[in-house]
Amino acid sequence: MGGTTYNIRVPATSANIGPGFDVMGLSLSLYLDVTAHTTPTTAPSTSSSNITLAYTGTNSSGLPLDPESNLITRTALYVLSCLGHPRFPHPTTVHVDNRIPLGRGLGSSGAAVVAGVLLANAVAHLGLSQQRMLDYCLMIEHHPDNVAAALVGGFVASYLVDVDREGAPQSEAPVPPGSPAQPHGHPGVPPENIGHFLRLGCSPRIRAVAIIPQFELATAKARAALPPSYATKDVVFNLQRLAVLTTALGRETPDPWLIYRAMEDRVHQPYRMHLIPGLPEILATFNPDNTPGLLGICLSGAGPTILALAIDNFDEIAAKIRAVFDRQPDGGVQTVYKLLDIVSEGATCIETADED
Ligand SMILES: Nc1ncnc2c1ncn2[C@@H]1O[C@H](COP(=O)(O)OP(=O)(O)O)[C@@H](O)[C@H]1O
Ligand SMILES: N[C@@H](CCOP(=O)(O)O)C(=O)O
Repeated sequence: MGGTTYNIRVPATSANIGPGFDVMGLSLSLYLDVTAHTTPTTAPSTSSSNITLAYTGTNSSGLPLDPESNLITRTALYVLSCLGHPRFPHPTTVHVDNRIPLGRGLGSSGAAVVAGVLLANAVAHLGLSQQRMLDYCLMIEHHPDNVAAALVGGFVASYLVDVDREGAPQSEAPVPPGSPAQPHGHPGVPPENIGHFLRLGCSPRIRAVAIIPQFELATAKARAALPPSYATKDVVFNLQRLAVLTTALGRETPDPWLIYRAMEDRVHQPYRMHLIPGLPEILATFNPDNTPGLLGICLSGAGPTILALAIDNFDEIAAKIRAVFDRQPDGGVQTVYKLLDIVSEGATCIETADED
């Protein structure tokens, strides 16, 4: 019998989109690709997890290749062990080609977690539903916005069930990616249906201008900057905008000022300003009147990437934002510009049997 190849592709995501902290996510045309190959053999295994791991792509050199430490394979081993498989099929080779920059607010860790769950599902033929896969993702990446958008694609709203009443993971106590594995390597079998999502409309005219500073900001650090509670007026401010945003992006002809105002936020961006030089000026300066084509502007995920949604003049918008980073003190902040599409397809896994 021959071997099998599994091609897993997971999109980058931009979470929050202004007022939707831990709620909204957009999936983007930048990808994490994981190719796994299994070959049935009777030869004895030489490693505890039966897997060899290799990387190419963005910032890949610093990532752990030990399967118990690497976020993709650690997640896969967690899912496998919950379902009675202590290790990967022997032998499994995994090649990761990652194009999502790490620690930039483009959902690299969410994509890695989703890839790990799909990997386990594929190699052990677990037959998990998308809903069940989301449960596993949420036990590792405790906020649902990135993983829901990466899993299902498009413009996605999501929520976690009530933590205290239903035993779901603590959304306010995320386990930082790369943190030591829990006893026996996993946080326990997830309760069922702990995360729920809805795909929303997004006009095909909208594209994403991503300005990516060349420094990393760990999501855990950016979450630690948030206050423990909020004033009622700030919560109402965000709720009003979020309700409008859910529909405004889906209109065939987007209304720039409606969207621009609906992308304002008082829950996370104000508390993260000091971590991203240039962010206050960027948010205060550009609007649909002085920057034609612009619909709205926000911090992507926990940052430091800036996400501008636009329908025209993409390069000009990018140049204006980059110029603000360029003139920051101490030589400016180096940035990379990517013009991305909002992709409607989420994570995929294609299985191919080797030819004999
Ligand atoms: N493809 C990957 N393979 C292994 N680990 C990854 C991968 N992508 C992300 N990670 C882990 O996630 C960390 C970044 O997560 P995080 O701080 O949440 O930033 P991001 O905004 O990019 O999700 C990396 O430093 C690394 O530990
Ligand atoms: N809602 C989260 C989203 C984090 O996204 P990431 O892409 O920065 O991992 C937050 O804002 O903390």
